[in-house]
Amino acid sequence: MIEPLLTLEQVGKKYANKIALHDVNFNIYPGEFVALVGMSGGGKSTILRLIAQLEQPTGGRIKFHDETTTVRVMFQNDRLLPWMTNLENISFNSKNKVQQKRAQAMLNEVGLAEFADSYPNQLSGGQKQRLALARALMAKPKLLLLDEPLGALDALTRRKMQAFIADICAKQQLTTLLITHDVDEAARMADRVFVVKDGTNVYEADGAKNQDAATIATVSERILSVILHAPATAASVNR
Ligand SMILES: Nc1ncnc2c1ncn2[C@@H]1O[C@H](COP(=O)(O)OP(=O)(O)OP(=O)(O)O)[C@@H](O)[C@H]1O
Repeated sequence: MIEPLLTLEQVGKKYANKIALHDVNFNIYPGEFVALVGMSGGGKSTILRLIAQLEQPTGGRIKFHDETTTVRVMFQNDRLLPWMTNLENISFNSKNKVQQKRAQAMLNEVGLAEFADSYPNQLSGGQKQRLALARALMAKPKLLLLDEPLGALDALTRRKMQAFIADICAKQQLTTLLITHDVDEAARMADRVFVVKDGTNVYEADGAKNQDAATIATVSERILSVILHAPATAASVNR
C-alpha cells in the first residue's frame, strides 16, 4: 500500500467567534494533483494555511509522513519583488553560481529565458504567475500549494496557465494541492477533487486531468451539483 505524503485527521480551526473548520479528513498521496473546491467561506484557504503551517489547527492533527517534506505556496498575488530583476526574484539574488545556474534553467523551464534581466512590472499577468511558479519550484518542494493562483487572469490566459502548471507538476512528479473556486479548473487539472463545504470536506471525485472536453464537463457538472446541494452534515470522506 502506498503511504500518503500528508494526512489530515479530524482537523478543526476555531477563531475567536467563528468555527472555520470542524472535521476535515483526507490523505494526499505522493505525486498526485488534488484540488479543493467549494463556495466562498467554506474553509478552503484555512485548510491551505494550516498545511503550510502559517497557522496551527485548534483540533485534530496534520501529519506529514516524511518529516523532511518541504512545502511552498504560490498565491493569487504573485508577491514578486519589483526592485529585483526576474532572475534575481527567483535566485533570491544569490551570488552562488550553482543557484544562479539553476535559476536560469528554471526561467527556461517556464519559458521566460529572454526576460531574465527585465523586471516583474514588464511582464504580463500570465508571465508573472509563471515567474512566481518558477520561484516556488526553486526550493524543490515535495508539496506545492496553489492558492487561487490564476484568479486574477483573463479567461484565455487562465486556460493556458492551467495546462502549463498541470504539465510542469506532472513532469516533476510534484505533489500539488490547488485551491480554487473554479469547478472546471479543478476538474481539468486534478487527479482528485475534494469539495469543501461549511468547514468540512463533504465529497470526493476523480478529476478529469488529460481527458476530453465532454468528460471534463460531466465531472464539473457533478461537482457543481454537490457544491450546491450537499447537506452540510454529509459524512466527510476519509481515504
Ligand atoms: N483570521 C480569521 N478570523 C476569523 N474568521 C476567519 C479568519 N480567517 C477565516 N475566517 C472565517 O473562516 C471561514 C472560512 O474562511 P476561508 O477563507 O478558509 O474560506 P474559503 O473557502 O477559502 O473562502 P474564499 O474562497 O472566499 O477564499 C470564513 O467564514 C471566514 O470568515
